[in-house]
Amino acid sequence: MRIDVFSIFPEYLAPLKLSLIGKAMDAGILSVAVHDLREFTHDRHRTVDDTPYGGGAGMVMKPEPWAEALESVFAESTSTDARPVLLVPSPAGEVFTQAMARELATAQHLVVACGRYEGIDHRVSEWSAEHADVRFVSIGDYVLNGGEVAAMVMIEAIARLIPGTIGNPESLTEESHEDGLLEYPVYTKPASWRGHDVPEILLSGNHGAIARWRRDRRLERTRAVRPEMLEALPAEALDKKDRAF
Ligand SMILES: N#Cc1ccccc1Cn1ccc2ccc(-c3cc(N)[nH]n3)cc21
Repeated sequence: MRIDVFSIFPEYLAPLKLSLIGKAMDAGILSVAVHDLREFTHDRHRTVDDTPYGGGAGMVMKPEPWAEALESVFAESTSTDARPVLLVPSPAGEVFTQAMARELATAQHLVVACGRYEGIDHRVSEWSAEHADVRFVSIGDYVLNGGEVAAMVMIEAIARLIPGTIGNPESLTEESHEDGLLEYPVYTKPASWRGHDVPEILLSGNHGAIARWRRDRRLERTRAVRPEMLEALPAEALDKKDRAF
């Protein structure tokens, strides 16, 4: 997978080079390029914003720098490849979910447009739709100052699902949101710590009983913290014992 990120603060995306994403890049599983939008301006002040038509507070990002920036990478998605996916972080987008991360992890080329100010001139997304599949994406019901943090969140959630990125693919199967339930509590050594003991069952070696205990904890936690997730599960996903929670 290739990911191109555009921002007026490219250094915001520097942490992507760390940890798993960095390893995936080194292994050639993933390429992430971060581009400075101001490289696509031509005036002395490298202007990327202007006042909004219709009035109102703040500034809006000009369309031309974005179009020149995006077409510099759209063109590299050769005609034989699938169209790139353009992700536009926005408070007005569809909410990013694990299911969306799974879907996007199958894309060949992701382009992320990190806006600032009051957003990007809407015509950029209209123009982009001729060249890419455009998705406005929100990472939650709160307002950020720009798209960079949202881009980091989405790239990490997507990249870790690319085969070969995460060390142990099994650890992906029982994660929160992966199968509709929150994950179970985890413990490690020492078995007794500051008066708090690891649940006995986890020391028993009885793998069947441990699996049941973990399932029960997932149901209990989901019921307590995110009951709507349980309601959304298909009937066949819960067996008789599960319904006790
Ligand atoms: N647009 C806009 C906008 C509109 C109103 C107020 C502030 C902003 C700032 N902003 C500029 C770019 C941009 C990108 C993503 C978010 C964003 C995503 C989530 N989930 N929250 N906020 C905000 C962004």
